[in-house]
Amino acid sequence: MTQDELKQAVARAAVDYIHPKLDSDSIVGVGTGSTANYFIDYLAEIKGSFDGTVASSEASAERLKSHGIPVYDLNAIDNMVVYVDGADETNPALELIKGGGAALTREKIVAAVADEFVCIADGSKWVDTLGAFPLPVEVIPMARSHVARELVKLGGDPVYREGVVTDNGNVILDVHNMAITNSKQMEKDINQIVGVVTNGLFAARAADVLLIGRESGVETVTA
Ligand SMILES: O=C[C@H](O)[C@H](O)[C@H](O)COP(=O)(O)O
Repeated sequence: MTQDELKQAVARAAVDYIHPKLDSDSIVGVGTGSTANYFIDYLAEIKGSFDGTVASSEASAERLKSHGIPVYDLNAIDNMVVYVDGADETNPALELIKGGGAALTREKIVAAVADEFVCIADGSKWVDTLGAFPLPVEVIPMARSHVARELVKLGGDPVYREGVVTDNGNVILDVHNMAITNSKQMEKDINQIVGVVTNGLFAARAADVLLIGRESGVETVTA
């Protein structure tokens, strides 16, 4: 199977997984990226089974709307049964690196609100130790150089993602060669740097369930 077919398989499995949990009042949180895009397309097939969605990016909101799926402002809803999103890396504790598509901050906010976080990923995203994928950090533009210097002090090699502006109007630094030995502590330490909006480590709020696509089929992993 191609990587794309594995993404489609986990996206389909996510719709099957959440469908029994939904009723006419349910709000579904929807992530961002190529795997989440497949999820949106399959979610459209059951759009009568829930109330609407909250999207973690403008791009996902547009795709949801193109299918006629309602998209709500997060401030207009008071509960969310589930959030479904992809990842750039996942470890066996279901801690993630996210933000390859620059949507990390809104993703982290929506994940924080959801009762359950379902991560969908093809098998290439599975690692024993996080950090081979450069860690994205969203930064207020005027603080870019300061944050980069502080990230070097923490042991990383930050690289400015040229030409990318997030949905929040900020920039991204991708931190290479960061040894992520204590993910929860590192998530906090990076977020303490003045000028950082958030970083792409999802350790404090890891996924609850991982649907991972392998040649042998979709495997369900819980932490
Ligand atoms: O900012 C983007 C998100 O964190 C994505 O969930 C992540 O980059 C995975 O994307 P994809 O499903 O395209 O591999």
